[in-house]
Amino acid sequence: MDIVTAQEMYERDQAAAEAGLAGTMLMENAGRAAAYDLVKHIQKSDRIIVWIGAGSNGGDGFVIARTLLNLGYTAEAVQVVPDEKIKGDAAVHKQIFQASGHTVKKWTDVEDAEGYLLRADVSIDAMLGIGVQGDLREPYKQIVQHCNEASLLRLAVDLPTGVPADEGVEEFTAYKADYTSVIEAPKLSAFLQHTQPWYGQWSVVEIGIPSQVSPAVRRSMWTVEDVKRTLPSRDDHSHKGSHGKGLVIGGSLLMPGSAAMTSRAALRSGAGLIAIATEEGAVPSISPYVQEATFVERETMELSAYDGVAAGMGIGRGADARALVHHVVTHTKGPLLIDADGLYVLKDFLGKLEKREEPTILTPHPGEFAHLTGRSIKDVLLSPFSLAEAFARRYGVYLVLKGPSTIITAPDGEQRVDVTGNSGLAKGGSGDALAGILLTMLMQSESMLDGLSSGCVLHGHTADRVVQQGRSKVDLLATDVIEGLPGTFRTLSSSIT
Ligand SMILES: NC(=O)C1=CN([C@@H]2O[C@H](COP(=O)(O)OP(=O)(O)OC[C@H]3O[C@@H](n4cnc5c(N)ncnc54)[C@H](OP(=O)(O)O)[C@@H]3O)[C@@H](O)[C@H]2O)[C@@H](O)CC1
Ligand SMILES: [K+]
Repeated sequence: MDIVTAQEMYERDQAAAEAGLAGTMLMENAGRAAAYDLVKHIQKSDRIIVWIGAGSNGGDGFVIARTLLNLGYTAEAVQVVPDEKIKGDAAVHKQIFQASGHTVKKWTDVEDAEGYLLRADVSIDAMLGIGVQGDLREPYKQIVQHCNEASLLRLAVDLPTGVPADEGVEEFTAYKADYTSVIEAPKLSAFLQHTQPWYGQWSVVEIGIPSQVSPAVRRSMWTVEDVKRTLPSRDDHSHKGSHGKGLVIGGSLLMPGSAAMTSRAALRSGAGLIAIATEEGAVPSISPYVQEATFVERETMELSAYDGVAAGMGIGRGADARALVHHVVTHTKGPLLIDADGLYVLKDFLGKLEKREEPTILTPHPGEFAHLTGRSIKDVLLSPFSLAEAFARRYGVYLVLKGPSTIITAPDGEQRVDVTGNSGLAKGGSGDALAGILLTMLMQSESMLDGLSSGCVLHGHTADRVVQQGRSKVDLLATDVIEGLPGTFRTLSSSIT
């Protein structure tokens, strides 16, 4: 499913119009689709207010109010702006609403806002959508404040009024939705840490824009269904060499667990062979946890003898770690993933990545990405899509920017978003497990972007499954996720089990 900016959404509407789907038709489709989606959250006995704003989002509101009334719900349409503000397609649907025998109420007629809202059970926000610019003006602002304070169910259409569709906007006042019915495609703000909570839960309603006419967007969600569709199959006649021979360069005396978890996660994800290059003193702590792995010495490791290399987890941030990662970056010929401490020390010679011919994969969390880019964490969280794209293009890398919405960017700028996983993953060790899964995926997948995206979903989806099956978000450990992988593979593909 594509993820769009406001501009890309307008281009999509425009393309539909050129294909003959008039704006009023799309509005009818949008309003009806949203109404049928929203009623899943509404009881027949509920009293509903539909707030209608000045633009096309308001136009959707007239269709929604008419549809709800047709279905026998108790709904009032409240226009929050003067009549002359209702124009174009929205005016057509206001006319149809009135011709259907319904009355449009005005917000200015409401004398006692608090008393009025007390009588309602459900509020549907069809005030503003992707057209919002700058902070909310009146009367939107006070209506939003009243709604946010009232104890009612807050539903929204396309996006909650006041929430910007795009990234980069820090300050705004907005309607705090419990649920949002998103029109046609999710907007960037549905995935940003500071805007996503305003949506509440959300899902997308399709409004009939033919995909053939939609301008291509190189940004989409990657889900469990996509993983099922693209997961490499396991041939019955395969041998251990067929599934990838990987090298994990990580761990140290004080941090042996990281290399152990990465290696075990790689093996649990289907890697054929895993070798570990770690500090000699760490071997006794690591080997009992991954008996299947072999060990090699860092001084003599053959970097080009592997189908994939993952480096950096638990190596520390000193001069030795820096020299190690420099050596790895300049001598590894195959695909190379760098994580954790490796990213920290990489900062000084990022330019070396541009010279690599085989794929390089960097897997930072926002703090590590801020360090790599010299930006603040706040900047990274405000504009992760554009910063990730610029970085991936500049250094020619695949960038896995981790978070509640993980953004996977290819060197050509194509982006995927994985929203699986839960707060139980916000813990030491999660990144190590993910790095191991990704190491296997990068060795086995025909498309690097598909493989990395699937690796992220495998990790997050497994965390979700393990929590559903008895662990909680409080006690979930990275090792639980690794040991949950077999269950995930079992549910994903019959060709595997
Ligand atoms: N064919 C289509 O396009 C389809 C579109 N669809 C729907 O339309 C929505 C997009 O419609 P849109 O472009 O009319 O924008 P929308 O969000 O309704 O707001 C526009 C109004 O906002 C006002 N305004 C702006 N900023 C403000 C502020 N800070 N504070 C106060 N007011 C502010 C601005 O007023 P002005 O500044 O002009 O006075 C203008 O009147 C989209 O989200 C989807 O729901 C679907 O029906 C499918 C077909
Ligand atoms: K809205």
